[in-house]
Amino acid sequence: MSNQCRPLANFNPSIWGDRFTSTPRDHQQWEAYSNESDVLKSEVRNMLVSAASSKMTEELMLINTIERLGVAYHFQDFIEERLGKVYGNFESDQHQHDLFTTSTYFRIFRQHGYNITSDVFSRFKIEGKFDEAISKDQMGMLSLYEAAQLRTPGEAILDEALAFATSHLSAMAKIDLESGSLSRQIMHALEQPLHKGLSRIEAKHFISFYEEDPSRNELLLKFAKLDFNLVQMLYKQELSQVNRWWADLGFDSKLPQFRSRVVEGYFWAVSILYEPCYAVGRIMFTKVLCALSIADDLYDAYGTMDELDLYTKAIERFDLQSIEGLQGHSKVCYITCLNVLREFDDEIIKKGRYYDVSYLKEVFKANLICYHIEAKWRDINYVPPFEEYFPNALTSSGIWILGVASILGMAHVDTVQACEWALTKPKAILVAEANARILNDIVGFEEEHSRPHVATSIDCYRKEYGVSKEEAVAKLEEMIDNTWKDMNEACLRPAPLPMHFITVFLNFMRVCFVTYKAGDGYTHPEQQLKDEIKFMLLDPVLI
Ligand SMILES: CC(C)=CCC/C(C)=C/CC/C(C)=C/COP(=O)(O)OP(=O)(O)O
Repeated sequence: MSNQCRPLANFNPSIWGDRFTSTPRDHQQWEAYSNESDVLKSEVRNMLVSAASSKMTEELMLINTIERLGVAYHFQDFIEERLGKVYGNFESDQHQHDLFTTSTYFRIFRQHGYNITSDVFSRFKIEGKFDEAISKDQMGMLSLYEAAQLRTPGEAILDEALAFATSHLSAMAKIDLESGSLSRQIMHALEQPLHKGLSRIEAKHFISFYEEDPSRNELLLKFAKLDFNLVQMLYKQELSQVNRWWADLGFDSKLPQFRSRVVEGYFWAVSILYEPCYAVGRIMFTKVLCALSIADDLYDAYGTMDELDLYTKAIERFDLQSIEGLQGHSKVCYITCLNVLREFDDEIIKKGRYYDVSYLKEVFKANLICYHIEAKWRDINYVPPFEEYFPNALTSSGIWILGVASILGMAHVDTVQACEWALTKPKAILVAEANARILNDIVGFEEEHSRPHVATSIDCYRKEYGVSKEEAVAKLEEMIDNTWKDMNEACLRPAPLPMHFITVFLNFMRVCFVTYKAGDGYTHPEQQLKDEIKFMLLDPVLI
């Protein structure tokens, strides 16, 4: 391609119109929900406190329900402390429990980083295989399926458990014509395992299942519903704030060829940092994602090679003077990047912290240098071997920069330690990058081949190993499975830093699963992602 040629893509405009632009808060409803929720919250706390002196099964089942209803973040320290205390007892008690209880305990402890042994499932096996008799226990099978999602490398018993539970649940889903809550739960889980789902979305689904559970606790249910709606009101406010920011920048008219995906970006922000306390973090995360997205489009789908060479030089310096050398769209993109970083810095200063945004600058540069390398490969039609392509494609996945933006946005006291950790690209980050990159390359394959675009993992894998497209995809899908196992391992104690930072990268894998499960949801939200976005951000729970 000549240095003057534009590799134009044809992106659809945003599908949201002004749906999220002005969402005035209904103050009366907010007040009423908040007051009732405060009262219920203290009652739920009392329930947790009294469960601490009851049987361990009762206590863990209550913790499980509270977590699945999406309200555990209110009682996080208490729950952590209790799990730490009861963990030791489970190992000695395990032989008394049925499949449902064993699997639920296993999942809860693993979710909290306890390396509970998968040998707890051995007693459900006969002559080396899972006992067919347990397949009649629908709740047990569902619980086993969800537990096995937390498998780590080398846990053959969990690979087997997952295959066993998946095949029996799929068979149940086919023959069970009843539309009861359990059947719905099974169908949902087959499509969307809990561990790979987004906490807000899965909480809302669980609220609807729990509502039909005859043993439900009405108080807990009401608290969860009120809390979901209150948090959603907060999200709507934040989203209208970032939408206004985007509209004020005038991008839809200044850069009409670029993707306008603020709502999708904010959906990612909630997926990574959902707790209400991270409002500023979510807003800044969305702005960083938008700045990255327009940079991606500049390199991939708009800029000529001459423009990209200049742009990359400017990014390497990241200073005001470099604006002068840029023209047109490059200039708009560059100014946006500088402004977003400056605004992020201002937010950090407002919080009185002593660090700055330089960590983010460093990874932003690294990311854009990788975009530049990809553009150069595309320009000369170079398909690198997989081993050359992949390290560059890991960084260009954007997970590193968005991860550092999340860490800065959380604004914890140990942010500097977390940023230093992130800059070394530890395993949790590499694994999340690999997951995102491979998924994105698989779902984007057809579209990216319809225009000049850098080669994808599939092309590079085929080139290096001389295999068919189908064989390459099968291998890459196996690599995706392995990233889940590796991430599960990275989330086990002892962790190199507080777990909430590592969870950020697990959450990236979850949002990639949801965004890419039916195609490229970021580029084409109209196909399926829009329903998930509406479910999470637009439609409240009926009270
Ligand atoms: C790549 C990836 C896993 C992105 C997820 C993170 C994310 C939503 C980043 C914001 C913008 C972006 C680079 C989207 C992917 O575009 P694209 O589909 O055109 O990706 P590509 O240009 O890197 O192929």
